[in-house]
Amino acid sequence: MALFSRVSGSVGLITLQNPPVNALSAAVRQGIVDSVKRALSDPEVKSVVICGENGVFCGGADIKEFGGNMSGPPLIPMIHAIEAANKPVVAAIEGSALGGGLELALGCHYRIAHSKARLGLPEVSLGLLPAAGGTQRLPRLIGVPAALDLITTGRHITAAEALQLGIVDQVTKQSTVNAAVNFALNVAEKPLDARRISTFPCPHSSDLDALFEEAMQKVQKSARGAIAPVACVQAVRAAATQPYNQGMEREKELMATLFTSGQARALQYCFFAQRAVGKWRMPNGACWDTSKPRPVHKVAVIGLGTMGRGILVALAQTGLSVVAVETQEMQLMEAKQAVSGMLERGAKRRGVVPTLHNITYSQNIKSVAEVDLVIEAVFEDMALKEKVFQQLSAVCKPGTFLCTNTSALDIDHLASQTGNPELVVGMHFFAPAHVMKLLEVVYGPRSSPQAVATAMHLGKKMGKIGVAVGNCRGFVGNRMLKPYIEQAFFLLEEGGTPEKIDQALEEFGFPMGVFKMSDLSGLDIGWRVRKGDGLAESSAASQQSPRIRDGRRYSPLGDLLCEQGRFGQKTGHGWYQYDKPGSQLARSDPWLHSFLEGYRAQHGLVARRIDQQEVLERCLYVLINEGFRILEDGIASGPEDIDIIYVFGYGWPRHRGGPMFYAGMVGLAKVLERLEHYHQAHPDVPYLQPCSLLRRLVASGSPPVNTWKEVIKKVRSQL
Ligand SMILES: CCCCCCCCCCCCC/C=C/C(=O)SCCNC(=O)CCNC(=O)[C@H](O)C(C)(C)COP(=O)(O)OP(=O)(O)OC[C@H]1O[C@@H](n2cnc3c(N)ncnc32)[C@H](O)[C@@H]1OP(=O)(O)O
Repeated sequence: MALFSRVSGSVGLITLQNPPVNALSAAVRQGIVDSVKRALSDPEVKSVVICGENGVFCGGADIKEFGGNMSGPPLIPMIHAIEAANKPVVAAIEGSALGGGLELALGCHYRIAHSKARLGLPEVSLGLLPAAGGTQRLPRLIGVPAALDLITTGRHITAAEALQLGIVDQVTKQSTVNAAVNFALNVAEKPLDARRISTFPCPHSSDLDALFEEAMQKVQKSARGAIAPVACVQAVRAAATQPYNQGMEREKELMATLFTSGQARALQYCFFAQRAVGKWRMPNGACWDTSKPRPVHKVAVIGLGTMGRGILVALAQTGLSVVAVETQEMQLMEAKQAVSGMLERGAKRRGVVPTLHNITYSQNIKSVAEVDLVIEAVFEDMALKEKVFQQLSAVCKPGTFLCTNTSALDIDHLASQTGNPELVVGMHFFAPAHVMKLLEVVYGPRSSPQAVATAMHLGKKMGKIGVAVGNCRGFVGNRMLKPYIEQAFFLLEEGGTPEKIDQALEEFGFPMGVFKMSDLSGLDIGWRVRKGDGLAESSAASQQSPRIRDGRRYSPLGDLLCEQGRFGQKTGHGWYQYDKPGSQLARSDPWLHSFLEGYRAQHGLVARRIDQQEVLERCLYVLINEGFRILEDGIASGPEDIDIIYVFGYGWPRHRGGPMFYAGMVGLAKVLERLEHYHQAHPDVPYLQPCSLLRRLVASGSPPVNTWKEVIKKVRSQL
């Protein structure tokens, strides 16, 4: 709702009240409409201030309403009525003015912002556009290029930038409402014609066609296949080329297409899923609101390879005091230099002072004795990690949390190396660790809820999206990746090429196909794991058929490439060729194609044409199938956890909502039917065998993804 009061004698104060972000729900819109009417009809009121309760102006339209029947007064006429008012209306912006919240403010005649406020039109990230006049008013106020930038990226800007762009009229460090009320008193009798943004001409640049062409290319490149950024460009173009009313018609038309699209549903699902994963729950019932994190003041990072350096940078940027331990002198010197450079560049970008002084470097593990939490980031080798954990257990003060940055190793086994296994959790960062948002927080059977809460809390402080998951080989992300990569290898054997398979995945929306990704991360990583598992023995040494392991189909293609020293980008050759080692531009490699032909001939395989649909179905449905197994096993507590892991850690296109949401969009029955089909064709590939949870969900009518948790609970209780 919205509360009306009269302050300072003649100012009508309208306060939006809808905690926590004063979203424009039907009740709030009704409250604003009623309050504006009251203010305009009250002769004592000479000017009006609109503000939000609890230090937040407005987080925009109520996203929860989008899925249901939209009732209450519509936003557009409400904003028009404010703009048309014959008394000045001032927006007092504290906290956030986002989406519909900023559009409401743009309908006001003046805008005063607190210096810490954030403003933006983030609708594009929800698969929408600012359809309450935002695409028409903002370009008229700040010009086409700046408006295009804000509307197509959805980025939040500071009050200082908003002032510089001309979005706000004044920035204050004091009480924003007091400043706005004083401002409203001053402008009470002033003419308003020049303050109604919808009447402004749109500032024209010299070559509009080139400007929009460039903007269109940019959004098509950065958001492969996403429709909202394209619609945003089209709507701003209407502002630049048409009168306001026609532009509003175009905005409405484009919004109608977006509003009911699958992409908007997927992106809005992601918005809520991202928040849901913060409300973690362990199988024993311990959860985020009953388990409080322990304060962490001092942290240590052990091992300053690539991952350790990234983790160190992310930690130092939080302002925490960090002890960085690297036993190899040379590596320590290099790391020191690299980390300082990363911190300096990051600070320059953000316009802050680099936090170099927070870090103490050491070659001695004993220097972690006084820290509250350790993140071990040594080489991915169990024997080495065991040793480090034994040492940590001996040198750390009692109660220190011991975290391991591992992408697959057994957390419980490492915990067993310590005197206090309840203090041990996994913190699986993604490379580069100071950039990538995802953090898998992995609890073993003995990890305490407090250890999980502390790791999740620290992750949040580091700017990460933490997802708490159970302990199993590869946890959630890498466990699902294994069958996906395996299918890609099989497709190569059957007639595919890295180029065609990657193209199908990239057109689906991944920034990189599976083979380009493998070249980037290094083929030797998987090779080492397969060797450790006894899979990648060279065929000469092995007694088994090169294409079968333990009765299951196996493709040795990756191993054969590694045997040739083809490790990907770093060696200049992998699934593609590169100009030189370390270069990034992948080019098709004739050697690889003749190698594949020779391999097929050697194993009596006849290449067939594999279409895009088969690539997607086999690679993605097998990954989804493993996702269902993960849910069934209780490794992830709900589909949201898996989807957020894939969107933020593995490049799954956000506008497709994550693998589990996508399965729901495709139709669970269809996914099941295709898995059955492929499993029949490849009975020696267990990953293709549909998981029983998927069967049960289909049998119970394929309920929507947000209700799966209930079905899963029942399935688990029956198992
Ligand atoms: C048939 C065709 C018809 C077509 C016609 C359609 C007509 C429709 C016309 C309508 C035109 C609409 C145009 C405007 C659209 C919009 O405004 S869309 C919304 C845009 N706003 C946003 O994207 C902002 C989203 N929120 C945030 O970014 C952050 O929440 C925040 C405001 C910056 C605050 O961050 P923080 O303090 O970290 O809190 P959070 O944890 O993120 O959020 C707290 C809780 O609040 C919930 N929430 C936040 N924003 C909204 C919202 N806009 N609506 C609903 N709920 C919101 C969030 O989910 C959290 O909830 P809990 O997890 O339950 O606590």
